[in-house]
Amino acid sequence: MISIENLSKYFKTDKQDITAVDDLSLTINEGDIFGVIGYSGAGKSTFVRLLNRLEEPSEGKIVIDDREITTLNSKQLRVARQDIGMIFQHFNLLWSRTVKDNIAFPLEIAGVPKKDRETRVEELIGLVGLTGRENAYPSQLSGGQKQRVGIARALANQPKVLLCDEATSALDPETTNAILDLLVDINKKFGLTIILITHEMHVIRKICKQVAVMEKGKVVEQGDVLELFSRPEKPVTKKFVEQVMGNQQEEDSMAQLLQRSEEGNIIRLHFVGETTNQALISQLAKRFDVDINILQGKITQTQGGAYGTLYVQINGEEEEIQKAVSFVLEQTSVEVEVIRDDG
Ligand SMILES: Nc1ncnc2c1ncn2[C@@H]1O[C@H](COP(=O)(O)OP(=O)(O)OP(=O)(O)O)[C@@H](O)[C@H]1O
Repeated sequence: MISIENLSKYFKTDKQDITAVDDLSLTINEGDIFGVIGYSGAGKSTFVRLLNRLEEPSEGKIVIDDREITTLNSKQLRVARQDIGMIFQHFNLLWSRTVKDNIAFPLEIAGVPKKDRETRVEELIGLVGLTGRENAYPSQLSGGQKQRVGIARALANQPKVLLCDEATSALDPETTNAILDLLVDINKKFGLTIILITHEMHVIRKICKQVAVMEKGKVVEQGDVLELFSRPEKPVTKKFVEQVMGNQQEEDSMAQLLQRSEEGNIIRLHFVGETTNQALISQLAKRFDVDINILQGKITQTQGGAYGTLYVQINGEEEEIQKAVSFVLEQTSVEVEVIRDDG
């Protein structure tokens, strides 16, 4: 769907030359929610703005849906941009226009007749959950509602791609979650390809399947979100994973853990993309004659399923424990490691 080859952007200022995006190549599949994560100054905003040429590339090639964006003249670019919606951290709404007139704006520019515009605006208002607020002005809306207007406006011309530039960074955690849920919903409903840039790993965790980590204008690591959680290689990626999973070293060491619970079997359950969604611990306790005590752990949900580790103490007859462990191995994708076998 999107192919980016050797993309670079240089800025010249009085004091210095800056390479904001440095020879970046990426492929993004149709219907993906693709995350780009990096710290401030990594070049994320510049990168995403190059995709619709809000920023002119210095070098490189961008192809979106078989159309080479980088060679279009300004008239062709205006048409191509109707297929590329964008939402922003600070919403970029027109303050003198109501919700409905903000959403109608791109339709006016595209020359959609008034009657069709009204029908489409109504549809969009329902889609983003703003029914009843049609005639409000942006100043009368909460941050979450403003971003809903931004999303509706971005979707007005039925784009194939949606670019999200730190779209939830100005929102509180609860509103962030609601907006991310809306993006997932739209992605599923319309098969829209979403590229989302952020400095927050929990945003990536919650909605992306694929992620690229940016540092100093380059993609330093890239892949499936679950894989990156499991095997982060670069220090910057490890730090982002810690944002969600915490710092392993800060948790009790295995020696302390074993010391604290002096007897009993201890097993480690490692979840990588477990999607069966069963209440694993209570299932074990119900199906087998065992007692389970959770010692330590952290599990988080990703688009690819649950990720994380639980250390549990499991007590009972040896045979029952064996059956419980076999159940986990055979019926789920959770990995089991026996840390201490007391049998
Ligand atoms: N118009 C510009 N003129 C000069 N330098 C720029 C311009 N836009 C961006 N830069 C520089 O390019 C680099 C990358 O900036 P960019 O905004 O893309 O990073 P970012 O990862 O999005 O960070 P942030 O989240 O803080 O915006 C920075 O060093 C920035 O100062």
